[in-house]
Amino acid sequence: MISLETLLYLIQGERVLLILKKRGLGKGLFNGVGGKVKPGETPEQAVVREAEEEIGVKPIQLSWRGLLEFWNLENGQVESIHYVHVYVSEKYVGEPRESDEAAPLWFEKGNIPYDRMWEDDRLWLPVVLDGKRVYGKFEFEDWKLRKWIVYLLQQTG
Ligand SMILES: Nc1ncnc2c1[nH]c(=O)n2[C@H]1C[C@H](O)[C@@H](COP(=O)(O)OP(=O)(O)OP(=O)(O)O)O1
Repeated sequence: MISLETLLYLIQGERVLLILKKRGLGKGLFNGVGGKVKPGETPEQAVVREAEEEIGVKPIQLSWRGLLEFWNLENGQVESIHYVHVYVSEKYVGEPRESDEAAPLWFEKGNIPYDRMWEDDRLWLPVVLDGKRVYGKFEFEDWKLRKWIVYLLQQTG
């Protein structure tokens, strides 16, 4: 399975909004808002829809912060590949609220709960929260991170 997905981090000053995922892939972990891009959607449209579904807010200004590849292997075979566009937003409409998918919680940028997140997050999220753009490729074998590369992308404007 190859899927196109999104991740969004809402920012308020020195705080970032994470969700505690209540179901599906990554259940029990903190993450950004996001999910799969549906047929006919752009990644931007998908991430706005996911924010409305998961926490009831509508981002009104998105800043693209990078592309991540997650390769999941089981017993040496590639089971799934996820291409994930990453965004941050400092402007949105609505107040974050809990849904059946996610419980939102604000964290100080210097106090992100990396021990309760995907193993790769500590390798690239600090860069994104520092205002930069990244490309990363992460290979998981039986859900453990085995190999990775992370590049800083050049700022073009
Ligand atoms: N390592 C890894 N593999 C796969 N996916 C991820 C990671 N790290 C991550 O942060 N993610 C992200 C990418 C996506 O935002 C989500 C997965 O989305 P998912 O819950 O499968 O998508 P939805 O569209 O919300 O799910 P369903 O509606 O199909 O239940 O994890």
